[in-house]
Amino acid sequence: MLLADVVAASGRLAATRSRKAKIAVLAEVLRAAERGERAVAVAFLTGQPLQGRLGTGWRTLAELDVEPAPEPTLTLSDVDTALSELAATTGSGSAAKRTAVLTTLLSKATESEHRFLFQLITGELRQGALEGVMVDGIAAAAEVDGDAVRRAFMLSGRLPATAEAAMTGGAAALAEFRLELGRPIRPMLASPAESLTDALAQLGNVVVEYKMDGARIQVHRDGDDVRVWTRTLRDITQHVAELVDVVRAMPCRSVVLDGETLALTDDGRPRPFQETQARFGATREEQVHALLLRPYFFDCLHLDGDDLLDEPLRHRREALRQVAGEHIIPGAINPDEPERLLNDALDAGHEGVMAKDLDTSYAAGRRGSAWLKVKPVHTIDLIVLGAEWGHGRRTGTLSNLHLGARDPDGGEPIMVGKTFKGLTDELLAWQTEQFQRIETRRTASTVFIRPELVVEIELDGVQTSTRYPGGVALRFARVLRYRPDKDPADADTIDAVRALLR
Ligand SMILES: Nc1ncnc2c1ncn2[C@@H]1O[C@H](COP(=O)(O)OP(=O)(O)OP(=O)(O)O)[C@@H](O)[C@H]1O
Repeated sequence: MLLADVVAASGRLAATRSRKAKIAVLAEVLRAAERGERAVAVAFLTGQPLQGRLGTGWRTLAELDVEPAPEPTLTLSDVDTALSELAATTGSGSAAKRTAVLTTLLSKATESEHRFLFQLITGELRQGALEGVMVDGIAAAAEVDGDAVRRAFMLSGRLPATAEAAMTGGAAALAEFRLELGRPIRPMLASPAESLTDALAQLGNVVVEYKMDGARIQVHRDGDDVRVWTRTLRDITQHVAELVDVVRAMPCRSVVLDGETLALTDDGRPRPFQETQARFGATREEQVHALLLRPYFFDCLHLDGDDLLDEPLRHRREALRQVAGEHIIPGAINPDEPERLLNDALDAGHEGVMAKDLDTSYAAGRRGSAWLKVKPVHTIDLIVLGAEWGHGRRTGTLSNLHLGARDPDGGEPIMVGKTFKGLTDELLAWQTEQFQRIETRRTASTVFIRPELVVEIELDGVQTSTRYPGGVALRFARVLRYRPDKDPADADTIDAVRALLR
C-alpha cells in the first residue's frame, strides 16, 4: 500500500466529525492493506509509529530543506523501514546518520507526504482519541464483534497487533489474546456517583474502599522478576525499587496486582500528588534521598498460573488477601456504616471512597458502572490547548489556559473555557517554558500548543454558551494540578462536560 493512500485517509478522517464516516474510512484502509502492512497502517493513522517515540523534532526536520518528489511512490513498508533505521540510530555521531536517513526518505515523498511525515515523526499526529473509533474500524473491516476487538486491544495494549490478528484470523485469533506476565493491560476505570447513598443503591454486594490520592500502578511478578507500570502503561520499575521489594517478598511465584501508590507524611497523611509523580522520573541515586512510596493494592488479576480477570471481584479479593496482606487498601465489605468510612477517608486526607460491585469481572480499559467513585470535590480532566501571556505581576509568563474537552469521536478537542486561577508561581514558570517547546503557532496574545497535556480542573459547574463551539462553558474553573499520568485519550469528553449542565 502506498503512503499516499494513508495520507489521503488521514485527511478524510480530519475532515469529518461523523463517527460513522470515520469508521468507514478506517475499515476501507484496512481492507485494502496487504498482510503485514495493516499494523503499519493502523500505527500511522493513530500517529504512533511501531518504533515508539523517534526523538526527532520539527527543527531538525525543517532544517533539512529537501525538495519534495513530484509523484507518490513510497510504500508503507519503505517508511516503516526508514523509521526503524532512525530509531536504531542513537548515541554520539548519530546526527549525521539520522540526517542521511531522513533526507533519503523525504526526497521520495510528495509535498503532502512531507507534511504527514513531519507530524508522524515529531509525535504531533499522536491521536489517542482515535483509538475507540479504530477499534470499531477494525471490527467493521474484519466483520467481527466490536467487543472481541476491544478485549484483544485491552489485553495486548496494541492496536496494530490487534488489527493484524483480526484481519488474518478473525474472532478465533482475537480470542487467543491472554493476560501475559510482563505485558501490562489497560486499567479498569470508575464512573462518578452523586453520593455514597446513590452509589450503594446502584450496586448489589459491595466493597467500599478508600479512594487514595496517589498514582495508579500495575505490578507483574514472574518468579523474582518484578515490573511496575503507570496508568498509561509506562514502565517505571527502575524508579520504584521499594515497590519491587514489597512484591518480591509476597508468598507466591507469580502475580499481577492493581493498586495505588503514594508517600505519606510522618503523621500518616498523604503527601501531595506531585511528589509521588516526581518519583516516577527520579533516577536511582536521587531515589535514595527521596520519599518512600507505599503500595495500596485493591485487585489481583493473576495468581500462580491462574488468570482471574473473568472471576468476580469477590474471588479476586480472596487472592489479594492471600498475597498482599498489610498492603491492601483500607476498606470493608458491605459496611454497616458506609458514611463513617467515607468520613474516615476524608479525615485522613484522601479523596473519598470507591464502591465496587463484588459480583463483576475486571473490565480492562473500561469506565464502567461496577466501580463508582464518591468524592465531594467536583473535578474534570481537560486538555490544554494554549495559554495567553499574563499581565501585571504575571507579565512575561504564559498564564490564562485555554481548556478543551475530548471529542469522543476522535476529532480535535473542543474548547470549553479558560482559567488562570489556581496556578502557583512554580507552575507558571514550568508552563511558560514547557508550552513554548510544544508550541504549534502563536498570535500576539496567545501561544497554542500540541494537545498533549492534561490538567485537572476544579469547577462550580457549567453553563450554556454561544461563544464556545461545544455550547457549554465552565463556571469558576481553577487549576487543581497537571495530570502527567494521563493521556489526552483519558481526558473527559464534551459529553461528560455537557452532562454537568443539569
Ligand atoms: N480503592 C481504589 N480503587 C480503585 N482506584 C483507586 C482506588 N483508590 C484510588 N484509586 C485511583 O482512582 C482512580 C479511579 O478513578 P477513575 O477511574 O475515574 O480514574 P481517574 O480518571 O484517574 O480518576 P481521578 O481523576 O478521580 O483520579 C484509579 O485510576 C486510581 O488511580
